[in-house]
Amino acid sequence: MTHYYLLYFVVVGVFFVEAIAFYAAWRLNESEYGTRDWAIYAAIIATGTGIVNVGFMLNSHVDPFAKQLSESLWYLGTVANGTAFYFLWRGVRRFLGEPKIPGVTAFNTLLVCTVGVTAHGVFGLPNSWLAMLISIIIGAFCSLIFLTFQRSHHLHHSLRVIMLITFGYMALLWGARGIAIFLDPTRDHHGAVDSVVIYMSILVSILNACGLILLTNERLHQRLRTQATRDPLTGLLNRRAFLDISQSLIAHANRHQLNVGIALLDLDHFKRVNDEYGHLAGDHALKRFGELVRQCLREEDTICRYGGEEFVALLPDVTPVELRNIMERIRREVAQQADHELPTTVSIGSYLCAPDSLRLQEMIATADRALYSAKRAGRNQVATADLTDPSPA
Ligand SMILES: Nc1nc2c(ncn2[C@@H]2O[C@H](COP(=O)(O)OP(=O)(O)OP(=O)(O)O)[C@@H](O)[C@H]2O)c(=O)[nH]1
Repeated sequence: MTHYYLLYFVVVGVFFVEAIAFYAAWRLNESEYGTRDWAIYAAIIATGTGIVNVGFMLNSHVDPFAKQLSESLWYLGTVANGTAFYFLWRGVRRFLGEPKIPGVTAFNTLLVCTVGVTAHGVFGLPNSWLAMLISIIIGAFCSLIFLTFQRSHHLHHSLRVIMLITFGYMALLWGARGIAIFLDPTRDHHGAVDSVVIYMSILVSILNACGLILLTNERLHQRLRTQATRDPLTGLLNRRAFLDISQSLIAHANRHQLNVGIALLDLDHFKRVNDEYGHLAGDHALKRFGELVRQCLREEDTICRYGGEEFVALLPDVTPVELRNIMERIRREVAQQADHELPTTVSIGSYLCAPDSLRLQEMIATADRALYSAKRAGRNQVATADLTDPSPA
């Protein structure tokens, strides 16, 4: 029996380490991705299992008070462990960004607690029955989490496999434990089956913790990548990412002898927009403009917020007419929205560059001169520097 207590304390230790790891992951992340719920889950399981174990230890005492206390601790720890799975489930849903269903999750928690209370308290059922019911409920929870991960195809393949193995395994393990207790004529829930379940649970918990920590790590990397390459206001590429992407795009165009169009787009009198409508409305207009440009460009084109109210677009393999039409369309669409979400117009300087003469900084400088002409000519227009005239101003 002694090894049994030891096993339980190993479980307690594993879950405490897991709780600390998730707590640290949560503190590192202001937006939590479910890690706070996972930390609560692991902490409750560690505490619940510790309480259950103390209950077991007191059970061998002959003193009736110790026996009664043992029963109560056992019951308390078991219900705590059942409830912990609600937090695990909530963490998974948050991580996957799925809508919360408070009705269903509240019902699940209620179910775990109610089964525990009624089984033990009202009907005076023996602990073996409570162990059986809780095992089946935990098995069902794990099946639910297994199915949730199975449906989420956007996860990295190897991480998804870890989560599927973990929760599929847990579902089988706990389900099998419930059935084993049910089928055992002596209803011995401390027998060999239970030892196997605990051993396996320790292994699976470690795998589970690794999987969840890897998942959090993946999300953090994703966020860092986004922060490093995107403009936070418009979600478009930032200047640095644009310069990186453009270099390889231009090298590709040179190799395949393709023209590349470039356009600088600058919102007109944007200072006035801020002064008249406020900075927030100005921000909103920049966002709206970014969306509108994205919609007008082709899939293969690249657009970035170059700075302030200035944007730059790169259009590989485009003809002079196409470049002109796309830019005219953007100008027209902005002008049509002038009284609504975009209380301004846009001036555009574009330039179509032939292969072999492609140098990004020169292209930007030429488009910038074209933009200057558009501003000087009264704004709300597209000025084009063509192949033969790289210096229109
Ligand atoms: N709301 C908001 N305003 C910004 C942002 N970045 C730059 N601006 C504003 O954009 C304005 C740019 O003003 P200017 O460079 O004088 O140009 P303009 O008023 O657009 O005039 P023209 O370009 O000559 O038509 C400044 O008032 C900046 O404060 C931003 O992120 N949000």
